[in-house]
Amino acid sequence: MNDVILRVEDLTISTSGRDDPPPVRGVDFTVRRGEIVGIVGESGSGKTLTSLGIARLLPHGLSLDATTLEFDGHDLIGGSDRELRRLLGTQMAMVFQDPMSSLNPARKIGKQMVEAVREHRGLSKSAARELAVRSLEDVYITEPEKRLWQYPHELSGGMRQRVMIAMGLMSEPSLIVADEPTTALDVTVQAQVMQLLCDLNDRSGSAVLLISHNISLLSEVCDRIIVMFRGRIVEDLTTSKLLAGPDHPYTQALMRAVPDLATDRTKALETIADTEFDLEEPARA
Ligand SMILES: Nc1ncnc2c1ncn2[C@@H]1O[C@H](COP(=O)(O)OP(=O)(O)OP(=O)(O)O)[C@@H](O)[C@H]1O
Repeated sequence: MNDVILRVEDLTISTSGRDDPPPVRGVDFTVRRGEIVGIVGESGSGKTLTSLGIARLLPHGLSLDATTLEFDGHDLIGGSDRELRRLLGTQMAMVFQDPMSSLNPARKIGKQMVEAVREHRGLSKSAARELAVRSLEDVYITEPEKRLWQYPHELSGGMRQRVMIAMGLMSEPSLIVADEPTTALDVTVQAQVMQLLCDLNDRSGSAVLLISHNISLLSEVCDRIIVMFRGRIVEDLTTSKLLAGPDHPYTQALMRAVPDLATDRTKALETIADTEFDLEEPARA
């Protein structure tokens, strides 16, 4: 079996404005089976577009080009749309920053979970409902039976985020892509959601691609960290190398600016953005 679950080579995402530099340029990386990989960078560095590009979910007006975009041996560029949707619905789960934008506010949690899994796995209604309860238990949601009858607004932000993760996991994906899954949550719940992703990685062997502003949070859970700056990868390194001292000055600056979770993260990172770095020769692992 191929050890690599996701292979990205020379990924560029462009806007229609001809003079603008592409917001993502020449990005190369791989994720191995079962690995937890972080993508870190300040706001606007291209993290979200990279993750949306991988799932071929780019907003209108943006185009994608890559030498290779391969998921579990399948070509995500040349393959049929149908095959692409099937893979993304079953084998790759996306968890976004704001669960309210992904959950339908007008439909009960149970209905949404059951429909998603029936569509992708062809289960009967009762089997899908049982699986929904088990998946909610897996993400430590109390009284799962009761939650199925509730609407998204009746749950806390942390619970909604865990429901999103549970929905993603129902299809037993080989890769979970989680974009700032904890940003909207308070510090204690952030830690719980991160721990949950690690537990699930341990239990199911799903690889995780975790996107965050916070290099400190990523260094607690990731095997490897990819550092993006202005649409490019400036460093791709193991967490132990990161903790021992990264090579690239931008990564060093990110480490120095590690925010205390209780302080103002944005302010700390804006200071780095003003610093000049030579990006013509990105340091690679
Ligand atoms: N739909 C779009 N059309 C044109 N440009 C876009 C679009 N979406 C994002 N961009 C631009 O692409 C760049 C990268 O955006 P992206 O959302 O990937 O950054 P990010 O690193 O995820 O930031 P954040 O951490 O704030 O979410 C930004 O400069 C942004 O303005």
